[in-house]
Amino acid sequence: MTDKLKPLRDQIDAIDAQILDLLNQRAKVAQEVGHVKAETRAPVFRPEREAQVLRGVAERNPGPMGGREVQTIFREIMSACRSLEKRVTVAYLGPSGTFSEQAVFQQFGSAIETLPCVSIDEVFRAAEAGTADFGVVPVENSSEGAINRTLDLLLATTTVISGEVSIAVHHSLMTKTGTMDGVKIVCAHSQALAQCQVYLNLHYPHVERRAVASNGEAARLASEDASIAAIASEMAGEQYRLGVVQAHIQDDPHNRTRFAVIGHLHTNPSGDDHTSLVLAVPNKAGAVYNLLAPLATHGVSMTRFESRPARIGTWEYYFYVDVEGHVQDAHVARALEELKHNAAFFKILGSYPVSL
Ligand SMILES: C=C(O[C@@H]1C=C(C(=O)O)C=C[C@H]1O)C(=O)O
Repeated sequence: MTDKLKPLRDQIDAIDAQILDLLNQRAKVAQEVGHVKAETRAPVFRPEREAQVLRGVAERNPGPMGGREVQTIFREIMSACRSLEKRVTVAYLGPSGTFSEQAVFQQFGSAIETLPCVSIDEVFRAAEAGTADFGVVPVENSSEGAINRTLDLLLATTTVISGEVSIAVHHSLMTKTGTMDGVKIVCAHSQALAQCQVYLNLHYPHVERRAVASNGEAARLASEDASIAAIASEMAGEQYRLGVVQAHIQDDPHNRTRFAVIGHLHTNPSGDDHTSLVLAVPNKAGAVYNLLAPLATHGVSMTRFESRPARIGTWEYYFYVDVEGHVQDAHVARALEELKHNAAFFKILGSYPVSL
């Protein structure tokens, strides 16, 4: 046994030495990139370039390593290289252990500084004021729809969207003891309670449901009180040493949440991008149809259409529209120029690489 393993492990050691050498060669080049950027005051984090690197390695990957795994490794390599230029600070809806934190690491890797915030408002404030270089905020969930507070703040603040992240959201029911004995209250963020309502109605119809600021906060509360159960990610459960009563209790097994990376960075085209807009039209027949006509004329596909009341006391709405392509793509630019003329309100929230 050992005789057979020895030469294989020797091979791995030799390969690791080469990998280590190559990683440091890459890091030195990244440092040089950092110096060039510092001279020109160019931004350190370049989401379009990172998206291209990740798409490239997955495309070229000969296997047997899986494409996703290769991307995860390169995400961390780039994060480590980027941190030699500058460690970016990213604000998110904390505490740690939330899905927002998972989204942060999926976008930036782990060589960053994190700034957990108590509310979505605070994430926007940190990103707007520059306390953080970027913020990560939830935009929509595949079962529950839009996160309204985020939509309102995207409209109201000067931040732009520089990237998007989509993550699978699996909720677990967890307690201090790992059982539901003596549990009187189930705590979670209101979105998580909504995403697990069929399960809760079926199994725990008489247990009180209490909405708290985040699932991470629910996990913290459960860790201090055996009469409280939390719905949260298993990551949060591990952090607060909770026992799993039941894993994957979300009603939709394919439940996903999409997050926006916000800040002041206008991302360049990556070759596969989305553009987010907010629009409004005068309240008259055919106005929405006319508003969107230029998209069809110029062959721009719409990937999302969401409305929010304008909250000015009349039946008027803001429309949140995502389209395929980048504002610098000629056909998108032409479509948006025409669309702007039909709109009573027009704001480009940003163009950014499509999430992996
Ligand atoms: C090295 C660069 O800086 C950062 C690090 C990258 C990398 O390690 O590949 C890519 C983009 C930037 O976020 C660069 O801009 O090329």
